[in-house]
Amino acid sequence: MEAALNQALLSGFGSKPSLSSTRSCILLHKHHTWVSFRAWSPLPCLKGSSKTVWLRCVNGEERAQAAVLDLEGSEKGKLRRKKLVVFVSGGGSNFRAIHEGCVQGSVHGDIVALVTNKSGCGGAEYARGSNIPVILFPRTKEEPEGLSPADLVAALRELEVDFVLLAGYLKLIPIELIQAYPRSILNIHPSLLPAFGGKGYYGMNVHKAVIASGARYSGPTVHFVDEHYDTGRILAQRVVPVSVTDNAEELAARVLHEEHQLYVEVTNALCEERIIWREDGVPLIQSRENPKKFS
Ligand SMILES: Nc1nc2c(c(=O)[nH]1)N[C@@H](CN(C=O)c1ccc(C(=O)N[C@@H](CCC(=O)O)C(=O)O)cc1)CN2
Ligand SMILES: NCC(=O)N[C@@H]1O[C@H](COP(=O)([O-])[O-])[C@@H](O)[C@H]1O
Repeated sequence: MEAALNQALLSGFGSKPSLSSTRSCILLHKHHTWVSFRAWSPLPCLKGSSKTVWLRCVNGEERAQAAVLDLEGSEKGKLRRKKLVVFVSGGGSNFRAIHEGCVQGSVHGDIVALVTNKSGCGGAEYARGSNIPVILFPRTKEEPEGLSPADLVAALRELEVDFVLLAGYLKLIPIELIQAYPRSILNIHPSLLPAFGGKGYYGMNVHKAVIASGARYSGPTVHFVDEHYDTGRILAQRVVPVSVTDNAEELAARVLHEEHQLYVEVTNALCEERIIWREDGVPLIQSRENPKKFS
């Protein structure tokens, strides 16, 4: 394999890049000739171009997929638009912000369904008005039409959902869904996790707790979802000041404004396949403008 890679490299890039580690993979495609390798690492800029060539494993197998990540240009056009499902329990302003992003082009994806435990909530009303299918989950006394976890997973598979976004959903996501969508479920929480998270910390309860604590800063957190409330890997945060005169409603409004922007940006990064996982398991977002930059 090494010889083939060297040959592909030399023919493709004019000089053999230095490998960052024995685990680093190698190469890339010149004339769509793919080679297999294990991990990925940044490769030096292409000869005479400002682009950086990145390689990464696909689905953890010994297959390599590489692309010249100038998402401004041809690469984004080649990336498949991702299929999204959003879970809400209330007004759905984050859901609306993401939907608007999909329609206006700031999110490289499409919302294929809304999931809610409250069929009459504002998010469900907006979905119906936008011709987005509404799925009830879970099955409860109040919502006897709701799906079981297994039926929900089957419905999302049928819709070919790529990513699941929680946005003000107030029920625990079951292990069946967590296992069906590894590293593919995000949640937005209205505090700087790990502070002010967990069971009981939702909506205004969060902002009241922040103010009562005397914290001088707060802000939204977007994190991957695991089987517990708010303990999944943190992906992105924004900071807002907490005024000593703030009430919970004033703080909530300030945080919510940042949520809308943050969730749209993070969702687009997900759709553009710019989330990468550090060796210690921390997820990072690769910059659109400069693929060498991560946050
Ligand atoms: N498996 C997971 N499920 C969910 C997560 C998660 O991280 N892992 N995040 C929540 C959203 N959330 C915070 O971001 C959250 C929502 C609700 C609660 C909570 O205490 N709920 C109450 C019920 C409230 C109600 O029904 O009105 C409870 O469970 O007693 C905490 C955190 C979404 N799901
Ligand atoms: N712990 C979960 C939680 O509190 N989520 C919060 O519920 C609100 C939903 O607003 P929206 O329905 O207008 O998007 C948002 O502030 C979100 O962070």
